[in-house]
Amino acid sequence: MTERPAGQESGQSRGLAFRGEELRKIYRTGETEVHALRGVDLAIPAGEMLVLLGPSGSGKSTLLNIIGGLDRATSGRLFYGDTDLTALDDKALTRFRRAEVGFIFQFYNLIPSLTAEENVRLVTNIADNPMDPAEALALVGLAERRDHYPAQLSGGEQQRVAVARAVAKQPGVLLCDEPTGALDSKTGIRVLETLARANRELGATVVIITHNVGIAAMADRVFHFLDGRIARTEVNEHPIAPSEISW
Ligand SMILES: Nc1ncnc2c1ncn2[C@@H]1O[C@H](COP(=O)(O)OP(=O)(O)OP(=O)(O)O)[C@@H](O)[C@H]1O
Repeated sequence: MTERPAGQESGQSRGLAFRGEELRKIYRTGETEVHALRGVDLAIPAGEMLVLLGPSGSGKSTLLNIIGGLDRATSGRLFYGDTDLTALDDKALTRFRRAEVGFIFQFYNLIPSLTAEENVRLVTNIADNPMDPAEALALVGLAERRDHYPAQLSGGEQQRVAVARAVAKQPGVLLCDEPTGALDSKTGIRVLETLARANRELGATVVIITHNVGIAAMADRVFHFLDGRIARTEVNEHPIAPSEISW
């Protein structure tokens, strides 16, 4: 891996999915202020697989929520391609999120009364340029299970349905917060394989938060968070396949 100072890239400004400057986030609750991001500069090249590592409370989820348009920075600027996300009003930010961002969380958040395919269809029904739900389920290896309900699927299979649901609208970015946190190594690796496939075959930029350091070896790039900052960026010249990860 090559080390670069945090956020410093090689002069590249085109081909970036995200560019952030001096991003700060302060949560205020009554008298208490929490400085969750303390001036983050970042550049995330389009089409890359990025892993965010760092101790609990270091700001990873806060950043993920901001780049996904679920929340706003307190100050600083954030661009998605040429679009200044920090300048968008709430309606436009929601449009960005709907069109461009697929989210995957630790707990799969499927609707229990709907089949796998119906869960995916919820998204494709309102997307501009969706895949066929069956195609999305095939991408995650669950074509045969389309008529099954979440309760009839294992945790790993439910997470793969959640990946199918996220990729089915063909988003530019997939943002994953602890996607394998509830899974054992074998099923976790299958979920990571579906993310790698979405990255490779659909060209989606994929960002994964994890506490599992082994997963960083499949990334093109790793941001190491510490105390609300990106303390270090690693560029991995030779990412490995998920099946080779030591869990
Ligand atoms: N809604 C909120 N209100 C107040 N403080 C918050 C809120 N969300 C997060 N924080 C605080 O901001 C800091 C950063 O939290 P964040 O969830 O981004 O960290 P993280 O690196 O993702 O941690 P973890 O690995 O445990 O998920 C923490 O101190 C957290 O308690």
